[in-house]
Amino acid sequence: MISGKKPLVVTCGEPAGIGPDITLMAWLQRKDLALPPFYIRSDPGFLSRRAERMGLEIPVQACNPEDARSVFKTALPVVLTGDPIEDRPGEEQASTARAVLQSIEQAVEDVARGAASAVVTNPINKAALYDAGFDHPGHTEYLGALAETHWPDTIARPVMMIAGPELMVVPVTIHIPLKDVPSNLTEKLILDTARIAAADLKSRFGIAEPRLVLAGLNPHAGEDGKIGTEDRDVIAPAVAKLRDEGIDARGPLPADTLFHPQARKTFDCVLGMYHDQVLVPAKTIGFDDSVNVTLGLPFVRTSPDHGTAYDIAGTGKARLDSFAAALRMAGVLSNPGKF
Ligand SMILES: NC(=O)C1=CN([C@@H]2O[C@H](COP(=O)(O)OP(=O)(O)OC[C@H]3O[C@@H](n4cnc5c(N)ncnc54)[C@H](O)[C@@H]3O)[C@@H](O)[C@H]2O)C=CC1
Ligand SMILES: NCC(=O)COP(=O)(O)O
Repeated sequence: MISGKKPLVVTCGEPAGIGPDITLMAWLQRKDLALPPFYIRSDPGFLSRRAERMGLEIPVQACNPEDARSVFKTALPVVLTGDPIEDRPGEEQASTARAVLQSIEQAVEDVARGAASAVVTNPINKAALYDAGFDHPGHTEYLGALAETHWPDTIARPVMMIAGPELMVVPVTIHIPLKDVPSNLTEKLILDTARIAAADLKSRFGIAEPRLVLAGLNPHAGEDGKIGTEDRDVIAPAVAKLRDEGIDARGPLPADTLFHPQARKTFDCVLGMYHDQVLVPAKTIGFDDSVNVTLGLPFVRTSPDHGTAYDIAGTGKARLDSFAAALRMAGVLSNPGKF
């Protein structure tokens, strides 16, 4: 059990998804799984109804962040945030978008004012939030903007990492259409991303000399410019600069042979040029125990690696492993040396 003083703050996430389910299950299994104390910013009535639907006997208690740590021993602490939420698993409701966003905003504020140690986000339905006017591609980018509001001296450069026991990956471009990847893939973006990955792997994950591999964009990393020029003209010069700075970076290497077990022993983290290039192998190898962690922020944010899973929301079928791993990782990263 983490013995740091402040609890983690968990966001409400999409109410029609499995976020409420895994939060309730995590509280129920907190002792067996040695989970750090947490509270959720959501609607207590909604969480009670979801627990009842799932046949779980869970006391839910409305409280302030300041009381959450002691409440956690006997009840799921819920800090009332946003409008009341109806319990309709699997059914998208436009009316909940405001509460979902307020929960994220206020969770970051809790950390900024010292009431919570780190943010653990539940999955959101990105399309539903876009329809409601949300103009950030996902949490990762939004948290960067919130960080700059609450830590005005910081230039946040949020970097997504999916971290599992067998594979850690970083997508250089994140939530953009595939057709826009080549034009967004600049040397500066690669350098910024790799520098943040190297620095955070060192400072937060305790890897003294992180070994980075950069995947090629094109088949066979472009075959010397004959199958696409980005590998030769953009990625290779970026790798050379990183090496000049003393960062242990290799590439561009053909992506198709990067993820087999022998290859995985030769690096600590792969930087992929687009979302699915690295999230497909990461989720294939470690769907249940990988964590989505945002690097480059002035605070710790983790999340399970999965989405809203509408198809199983409210049924009790959701596996808890990735969320539990996200809670544990947030506890460790935000309380170094506090075990
Ligand atoms: N961090 C976040 O907020 C994320 C949000 N999403 C959002 O989630 C929504 C759905 O995305 P999908 O691509 O369908 O991915 P998904 O992860 O929600 O579901 C994919 C499949 O995996 C299953 N699954 C997911 N988590 C599970 C768990 N814990 N236990 C058992 N089975 C599980 C689902 O039932 C489904 O069959 C989208 O709106 C997307 O924007 C997706 C990924 C991350
Ligand atoms: N597929 C991972 C993902 O989309 C998570 O995005 P974010 O909401 O954490 O930025």
